[in-house]
Amino acid sequence: MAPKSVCIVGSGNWGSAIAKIIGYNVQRQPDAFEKKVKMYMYEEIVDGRKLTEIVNTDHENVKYLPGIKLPENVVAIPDVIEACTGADMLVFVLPHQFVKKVCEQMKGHIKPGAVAISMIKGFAITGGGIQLISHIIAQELGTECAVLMGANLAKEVAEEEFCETTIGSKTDSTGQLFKDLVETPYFRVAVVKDADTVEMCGALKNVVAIGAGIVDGIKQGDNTKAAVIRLGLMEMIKFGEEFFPGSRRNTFFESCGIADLVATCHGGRNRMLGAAVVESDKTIQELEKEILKGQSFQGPLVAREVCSMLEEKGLCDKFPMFVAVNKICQRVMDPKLFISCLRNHPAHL
Ligand SMILES: NC(=O)C1=CN([C@@H]2O[C@H](COP(=O)(O)OP(=O)(O)OC[C@H]3O[C@@H](n4cnc5c(N)ncnc54)[C@H](O)[C@@H]3O)[C@@H](O)[C@H]2O)C=CC1
Ligand SMILES: O=C(CO)COP(=O)(O)O
Repeated sequence: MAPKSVCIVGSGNWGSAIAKIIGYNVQRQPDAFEKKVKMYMYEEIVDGRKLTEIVNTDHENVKYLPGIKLPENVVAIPDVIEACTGADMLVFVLPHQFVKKVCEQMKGHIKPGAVAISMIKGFAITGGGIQLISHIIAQELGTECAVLMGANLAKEVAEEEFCETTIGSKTDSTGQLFKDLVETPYFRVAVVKDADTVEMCGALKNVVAIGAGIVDGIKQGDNTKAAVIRLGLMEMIKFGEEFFPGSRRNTFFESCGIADLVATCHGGRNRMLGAAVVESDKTIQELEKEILKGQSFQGPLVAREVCSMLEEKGLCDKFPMFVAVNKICQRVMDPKLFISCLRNHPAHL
C-alpha cells in the first residue's frame, strides 16, 4: 500500500506538540507514511512576520509552543483547503469553537477514504442537543473520526516527559493506524473501542479543572482538591449515563479519565483560570488574553454547553459542581460558595 499522507488541522499549543511527534514518527516509518506533514495554521503576524513563515524557516512555533524545535518536514500552510487536499489522515487539534467553520471550508476537498482523529476537548450544542466534536467532523466531512484524549499537558509532551494517552476508535484498523502515527517511547497509547466516552471525558475534565483552580484560589488544600477530582469523576460518570448511555466504566480509568483529571487539576490552563477567577474581577476574556496570550481556555465554554443541556433536561441538581463552575465563570455566583455547594453533593447522600 502507498504511504499515507497526513494533515494536521490546527497548530496551537497542543497542535504544535503533536506535530513534533508526528513529524518525527513519519520519518521513522517511511513505508507507512509520507515524509511531508502539512499543518493548517491560522495565519497571524508575530513580531512583524507571518507565523507560517516563522515556522517554515525557524521551525519553531514561537507564539504557541516557544522553545521547542519542530521537525523540518512539518510544513505550516495558512489555507486549510490546500493543507487537507490529498491527505489520507486528518488530525484535528483546534480549539473546539472553530471546528464547524473550518470543516465547512474543508467540505468537498477531502480525499475519498480519508480517516480523521479529533484531539479536541469540547462539545458543540446543535439543534439536536449536545454533540461530540468527532461526530460533527464525521458528519461534515463524511469520514470516520476517532479520538485521542489523555493526561497530555502539551509542554510536558513536547519536552518528551513520559505520559500515556487513550485513542478511542470504533474500528480496530483506524485505531491502530493512528497509534502507529503518534506513539513514541515517551507517549504511550492505549486503544479502546468506547470512543464516545473517551471524548466525553476529555471535554468534561476541563470543567473539573476550573473547580480545582477555584479551590486553589480560595486557599483550600490538597484534601479539598482531591474531593473536587473525585466528585468531578462522579459527575462525569453520571453525565455519561444521562447523555451517552452505554459508557464502559473501565474507560474512566484510562488516561483520558482519571489521569487527565489529576494532571489538569494540578497543571492545566483551566486550573489557572479557576484560581484567577477567584483572585480578580476581570472577565474570562480579559483573563484569557492576560494569562494565555493567544491560547484558549476551553473550560468556560464547555461548562456553558454542559449547563445548557442540564437546564434543558431539568438535571442541574444532579451535577452541582458543573453548575457551580459555570455560575462562577459567568460571575453570577461568589466563588467562596463553591465548597458549600459541594457539601451537599448527591454523592454524599
Ligand atoms: N494545550 C494542551 O496542553 C492540550 C490541549 N488539548 C486540546 O487541544 C485543542 C487545541 O488546543 P491547543 O492546541 O492547545 O490550542 P491553543 O489553546 O493554543 O489555541 C490557539 C489556537 O487557535 C487558533 N485560532 C485562533 N483563532 C482561530 C480561528 N478563528 N480559526 C481557527 N483557528 C484559530 C490559533 O491560531 C492557535 O493555533 C483544545 O481542544 C484543547 O482542549 C488537549 C490536550 C492538551
Ligand atoms: O487537556 C489538557 C491536558 O491533558 C490541557 O488542559 P488545559 O487546557 O486545562 O491546559
